[in-house]
Amino acid sequence: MKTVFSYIKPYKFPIIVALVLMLIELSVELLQPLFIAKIIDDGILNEDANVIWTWGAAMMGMAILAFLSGATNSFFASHASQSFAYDLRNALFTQVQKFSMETFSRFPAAGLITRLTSDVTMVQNVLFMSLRIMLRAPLLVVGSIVMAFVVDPYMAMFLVIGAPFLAIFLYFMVKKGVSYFSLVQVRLDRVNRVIQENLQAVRLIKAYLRGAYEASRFEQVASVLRNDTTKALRIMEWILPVLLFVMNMSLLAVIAFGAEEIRTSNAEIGDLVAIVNYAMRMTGAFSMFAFIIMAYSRAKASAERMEEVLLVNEGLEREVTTGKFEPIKYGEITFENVSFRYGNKGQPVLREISFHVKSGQKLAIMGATGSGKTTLLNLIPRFYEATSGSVKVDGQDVKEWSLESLRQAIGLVPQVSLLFTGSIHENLGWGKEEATKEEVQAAAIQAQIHQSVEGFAQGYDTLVGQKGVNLSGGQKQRLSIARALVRKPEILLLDDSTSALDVKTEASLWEALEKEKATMLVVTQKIRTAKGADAILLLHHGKVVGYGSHVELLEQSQLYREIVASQEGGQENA
Ligand SMILES: Nc1ncnc2c1ncn2[C@@H]1O[C@H](COP(=O)(O)OP(=O)(O)OP(=O)(O)O)[C@@H](O)[C@H]1O
Repeated sequence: MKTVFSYIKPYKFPIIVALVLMLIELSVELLQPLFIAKIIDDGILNEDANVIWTWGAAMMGMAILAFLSGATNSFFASHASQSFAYDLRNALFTQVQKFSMETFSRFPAAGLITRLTSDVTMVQNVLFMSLRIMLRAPLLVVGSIVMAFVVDPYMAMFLVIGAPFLAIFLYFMVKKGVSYFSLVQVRLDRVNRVIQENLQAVRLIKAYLRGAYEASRFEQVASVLRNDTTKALRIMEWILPVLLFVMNMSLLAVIAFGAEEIRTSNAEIGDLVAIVNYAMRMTGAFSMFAFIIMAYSRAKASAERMEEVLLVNEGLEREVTTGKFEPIKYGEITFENVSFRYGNKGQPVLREISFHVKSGQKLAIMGATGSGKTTLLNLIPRFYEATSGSVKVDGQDVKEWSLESLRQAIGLVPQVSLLFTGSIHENLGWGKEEATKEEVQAAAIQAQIHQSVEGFAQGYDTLVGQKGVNLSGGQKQRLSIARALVRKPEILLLDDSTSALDVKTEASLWEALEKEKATMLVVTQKIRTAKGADAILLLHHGKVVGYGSHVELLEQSQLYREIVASQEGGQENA
């Protein structure tokens, strides 16, 4: 809770103002029974109209004061709680940006979404309620007890007799509530995950006629959420009846013993009325308690989940160097005996890989699916670090370049094209701040997508995605390549990024990319593409099993010959 609540600090002022206003409202509430007692004892019983009018007017004045305090309190409470939630959400988001790829695999996307939305809202609501009503309840209870003792200590004693029992009972309820509500949030994560997966795979679900199956999968997780939430609420439902029972018993004791006190003239009727009034206010406050404890337990569970994210320390991307920006000039890439495995356990995915790509050269990487091609590319921008050996750019280990220098020099085109909500221009300029119209268009021409974009009614202003044009796989791939080219990178990493292009378009693309000065690492399954590279690296189960030009590999590698034969019917061997 500590880390989450440290975000409250900047809002000390509005919080203090809100609390002071709430105290004014509360004091008025606590003074009212005293005034009523005064009116009854000195006004009604003594038949003194003056007392009735004077104290009545005072009560009216206080009520107006309470009203104004309440309204202003609301203003400060919402300002503080909304700003706190805004900061907290931003802090969480910023922290998530720093996550290493390994940490991302520990926090599934749906869980992070729930933390950034529902969990933040939960804590925000509790802060608002604390400033508005939550603290009122405990203060009203304590205040009522104090005031009751001021009026008549003997009668007041009966009000507090059940207090120790209630304190123990509430302590256990909060403890139970937190663990139950933590589980509810985990269930909510699962519901979000199913929704997310479902929406991403709409086309697939329709094609496989899996709508009904998906609906039942959703129903399953939704019913677990319902059941666990009901369980948690059921526990909480015990609070109110127990509180009311104890309070009603105390009230009965006050009336029984109070009546005796009045009969023996040890107390006045007004005193009994005032204490009964305090007891009623306490009962009202206790009713609020049930609700408060539930909200508090939920917020505590949410705060703990957010803290899991905020306190991630080891799994963040770290600058191993001083982090000073130095531009990478040549884009030369060297792998020296590089081995890599995901996590601490398991088999190495890459084994003792060594190769060198000179500045401006093109290396094609081939190999069966799962042979480690994407993993190899991932080591260059330091998404993961080599388990042993060294990955070098311009002769310097990637760990010694600042992350900014390294990534500034790289244009990455991932296997699956991802575009953001926005126009085509925005998407292409996304990788380079303030990219000009000319730069964007030049990259689009090079990536062979300019003509298609010009063909859209809105050209480069066309919106991508749900609100705009839905693009074909090949168009998305080319936009993705253009986005990387806009950056004018020293190193271009293309991860099977032309798989959806037709032969002619792909040929034009490679021709256009010939003029690129960048060093290129091209993962491909196509011999046709590999042939155009300066060298081909053949991977098999994470090992280099062939390296050289097309002609050299035809001589050296049986595996390569088999791939060629499978694609070109053995023509190339001739
Ligand atoms: N994040 C990850 N955590 C654990 N293992 C992974 C991870 N990503 C990939 N792997 C494993 O590493 C191996 C190599 O995967 P990689 O994606 O590099 O292969 P690839 O050659 O690019 O395959 P493809 O051609 O199908 O894309 C596979 O066995 C895969 O299961």
